[in-house]
Amino acid sequence: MTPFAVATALMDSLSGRGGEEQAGPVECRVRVPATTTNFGPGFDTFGAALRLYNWIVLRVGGSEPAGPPHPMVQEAAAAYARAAGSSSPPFECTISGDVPCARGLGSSATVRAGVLVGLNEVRGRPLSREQLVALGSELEGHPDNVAAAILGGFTISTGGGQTRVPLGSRLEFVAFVPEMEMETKWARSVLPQAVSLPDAVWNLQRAARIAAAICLRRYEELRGLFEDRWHEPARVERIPGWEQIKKSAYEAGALGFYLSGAGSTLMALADGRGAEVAEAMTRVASSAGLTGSCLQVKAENRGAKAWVRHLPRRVVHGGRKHVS
Ligand SMILES: Nc1ncnc2c1ncn2[C@@H]1O[C@H](COP(=O)(O)OP(=O)(O)OP(=O)(O)O)[C@@H](O)[C@H]1O
Ligand SMILES: N[C@@H](CCO)C(=O)O
Repeated sequence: MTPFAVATALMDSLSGRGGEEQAGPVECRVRVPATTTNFGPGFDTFGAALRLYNWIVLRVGGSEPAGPPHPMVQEAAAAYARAAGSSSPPFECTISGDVPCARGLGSSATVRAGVLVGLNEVRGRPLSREQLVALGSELEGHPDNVAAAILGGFTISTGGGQTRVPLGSRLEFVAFVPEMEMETKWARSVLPQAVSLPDAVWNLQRAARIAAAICLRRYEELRGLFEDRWHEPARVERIPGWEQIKKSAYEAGALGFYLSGAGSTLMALADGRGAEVAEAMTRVASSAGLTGSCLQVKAENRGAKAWVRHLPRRVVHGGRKHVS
C-alpha cells in the first residue's frame, strides 16, 4: 500500500467511514541519522549526517495512548499540525537508538525530525522535505542539525533554505564522545554576543573554503581550515585536554578537528587514517582525564527514512468493533 493509500485508509478509519473495510492503526518507523555541525568556523551553518541512528516510531490511530508524549514530541506534532492545516490524531511515540544525548551529535534533532517526517508520511506527504526542514529549524532554534538529519549528506543552511551535497565514502568522522554531557542551552548561553571584524573575516574565509573543498571533494584542502574564533573558545574551556587532543589528532593525520555541535564530542575528519587518529585521540584523552569512547563513522547521504506499516485492521463482529 502506498503512503497515500495508507493515509487515506487511516483517515477513513478515524472518521468512521469504510464500514467493514476500515483500516486499523498505522505504524510509521523513522530512522534518523545523527548529525555533526559547525565544522569549526561554520557555526549554525554546516551540518553532516552520520551512519549512526535513532529510531522514532509513531503509532497512529490505535488505542488511546498510555500517557502524553515527551514535550519535544508534542511541540513537533503541534507545529506539524499548524503547517499541514489540520490537527493530528492522537499517537504513541517511542524513541530508541544509538545517538547519545547532549553530546553535540544532534539527538534532539533526530526526535524532532523523526516526528515531522513520520506524521508527514502517514498523511501522504503533503509537505515537502524542505518545508519539514524549515519547521524543524524553528523548533531547534537553528537549522544546521535538522537540515542534515532530514536531507542527509553535507548541508549548508541559512535558515531560509539550504544547499546539500553528498559526501564521499573515503571521508571518515572520528568522534571522541565524552561521558560528560554539554547541554545546547548552556553552550549557547556562553557565546560572545559580538565578534571583532578580524575574527569575523577569519571565520568567513575559512568557512567559505571548507564549503568549496567539500563540494569539490578536494578533502586534502581542508587541512588547516577548522580554527574557529566565535563559539569554540568559550565552550571548550569545559573540556579537559582539548588542545592536547587536537594536537594529537593532527599529528596522527587528521584533516580537521572541531567541537561537534554544541559539544561535548570532539570531532576529527580523516581520509584513510581514521584508525590512527582514533587511537591518538583516545590515548591523549585518557591521559588528560577525559573519559569517553571513540567512534569511527562515515557520512550518511540519505537522511531520514520512513517505513509505514498497516497494523491489523478493525474487524466487525455482530456490530461490535475490536482493535487487534
Ligand atoms: N533522544 C532523546 N530523547 C528524549 N529527549 C531528548 C533526546 N535527545 C535530546 N533530548 C532532550 O533535548 C535536550 C537538549 O538536547 P541537546 O540539544 O542539548 O543535545 P543534542 O541534541 O544531543 O546536542 P546538539 O544539538 O549539540 O547536537 C536534552 O537535555 C533532552 O531533554
Ligand atoms: N550550531 C548549534 C548546534 C547545536 O545544536 C550550536 O553550536 O549551538
